[in-house]
Amino acid sequence: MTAEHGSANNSGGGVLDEILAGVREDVETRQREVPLERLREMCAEVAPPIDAYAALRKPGVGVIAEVKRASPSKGPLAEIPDPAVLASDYAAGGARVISVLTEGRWFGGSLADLDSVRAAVNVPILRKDFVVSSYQVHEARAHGADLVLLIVAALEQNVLVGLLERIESLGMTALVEVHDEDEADRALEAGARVIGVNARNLRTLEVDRTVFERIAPGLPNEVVKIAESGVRGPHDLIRYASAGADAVLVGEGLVTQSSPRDAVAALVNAGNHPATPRPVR
Ligand SMILES: O=C(O)c1ccccc1NCC(=O)[C@H](O)[C@H](O)COP(=O)(O)O
Repeated sequence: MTAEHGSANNSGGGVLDEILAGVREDVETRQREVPLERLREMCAEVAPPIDAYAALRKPGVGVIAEVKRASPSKGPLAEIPDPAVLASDYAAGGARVISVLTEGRWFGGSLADLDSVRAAVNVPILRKDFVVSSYQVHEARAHGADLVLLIVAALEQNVLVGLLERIESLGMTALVEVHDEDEADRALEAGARVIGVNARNLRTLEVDRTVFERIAPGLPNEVVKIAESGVRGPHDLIRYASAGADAVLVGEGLVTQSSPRDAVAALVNAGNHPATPRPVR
């Protein structure tokens, strides 16, 4: 990794900027409906967060299974009438973490999905959204999340640092997403302990699985390394494992299967197979 980069960040246009504009509007609306003080009360009422860092450091390559109804790149993916049923299937199949997309305009998700999944499973839950304010971090905890996604490309460095600290101060774990070396440097400087390398370029939506192979070897051993996007079966998990992945995050490759439970189980088996490379510690 190089240490040189600008501290400020610009999301670079394209779909990401469109998504972020909608997210900001929606956050303003929710803030008027549910004040931060109410969220703080709700945070005190939910069960304490599960240690997701420890869960992701367990032996074998873990599977983070995503509740994903739709996406900017593919449009509608799956109906998912009851996210609790899908999440229970994922947990029964051995998913180590369940990711819930809560963004509504492009992904068809909601905080109600997070509530349903939290009520259904005991594994750690990731709030997967475009988090730009500490209000959303409190929302995540108030609705039972254990991890919160922070996308480096969407955040100025000082905001990234502040959000990461807020996530940890609430006892949750930040999954800090990067797509190139400069962003990986920023994630490390911000203090990320869990870094996701997204094969999907959020500006062009192009998926390039070699991005993980390029970036992961430069990350310290103690950092949990997650390969995000483009996993369509065990062969992709094994390829990411060879490049040092502790876990893979899978959406489309699960929600489009006739049995998401069997599809997760196949990935989990590959992740635990003795021939699958282990992350270096
Ligand atoms: O999925 C998209 O098209 C997308 C577009 C713009 C921003 C984010 C997007 N997806 C979020 C994700 O990172 C994925 O949901 C996640 O990594 C799973 O990817 P996949 O297994 O390829 O569905």
